[in-house]
Amino acid sequence: MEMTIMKLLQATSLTKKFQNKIAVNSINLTINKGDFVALLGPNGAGKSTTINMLTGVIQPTDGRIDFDGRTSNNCEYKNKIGVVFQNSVLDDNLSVKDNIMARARMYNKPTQIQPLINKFGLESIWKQKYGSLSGGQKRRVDIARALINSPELLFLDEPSTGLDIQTRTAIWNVLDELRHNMGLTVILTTHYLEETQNADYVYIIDQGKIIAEDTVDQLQKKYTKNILTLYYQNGEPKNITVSDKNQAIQILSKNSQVISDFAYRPGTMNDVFMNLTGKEIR
Ligand SMILES: Nc1ncnc2c1ncn2[C@@H]1O[C@H](COP(=O)(O)OP(=O)(O)OP(=O)(O)O)[C@@H](O)[C@H]1O
Repeated sequence: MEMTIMKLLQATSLTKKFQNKIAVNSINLTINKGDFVALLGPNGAGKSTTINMLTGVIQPTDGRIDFDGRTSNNCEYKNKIGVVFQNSVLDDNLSVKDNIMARARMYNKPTQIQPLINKFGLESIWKQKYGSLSGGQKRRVDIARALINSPELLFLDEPSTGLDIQTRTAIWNVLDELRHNMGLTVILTTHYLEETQNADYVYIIDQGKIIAEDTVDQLQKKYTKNILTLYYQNGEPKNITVSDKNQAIQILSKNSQVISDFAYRPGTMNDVFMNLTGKEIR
């Protein structure tokens, strides 16, 4: 079924200068409804500054933000977004329950809390002080809190930093469910390349500029090579660049009589980043 693409948020020539430093340099972003968009870049690239502008925490030096006809300092805009900041904004001395309930009281029509408790497994830590939670537990509470106003667009600023793979997977499962069931749009900043692998669209940012943008498939096509290595029964192994795995299979079947083994290494987002910037992301 062909889905109509609906533009949800557009940032044009977005720029932020701090004194003499240009943290974000005239970037353009288009976020379509229901998409999972990743903003990928190394430390200091300008990811948080971008998110802070898009969420109305700081004002851009230049450029425009348009979300369904509204701009970022409009209060209706703020009602439509949820934000999980890099550093939590919850009160360490309050229980999970009191933190969540205090947030719910800020909205006229908060979402039902119980489904969030269930989804994020908050039952067993509900009465515990937020400050005493583990990193992964805190993140689950942070995300639940950001969803209380039933946002259309959820911003996550490096939500997985320091979390173990189980917690990351659990969080991603919940977010995927929300995307599919409620059409939630998600913008994520990350320096974990593997987190971009499931994104619908990726912006790669370095030194305040978007240096590449596309779907994961296209980025890998444009900026990486798939390498097929043939190990011969007699002679040196040979590396061949192939366009895709089908071409690899063709070559393998043609050579099946003479090879003893093979290896296929498809291009990765790490190669994309390496090829664009000449450096590893971490
Ligand atoms: N308030 C500020 N005053 C001066 N410079 C700032 C300010 N905030 C950010 N910067 C600078 O702007 C640049 C971009 O920072 P930003 O926090 O947006 O990067 P980031 O991509 O989020 O990095 P990280 O992955 O480390 O969080 C950095 O060089 C940073 O030092």
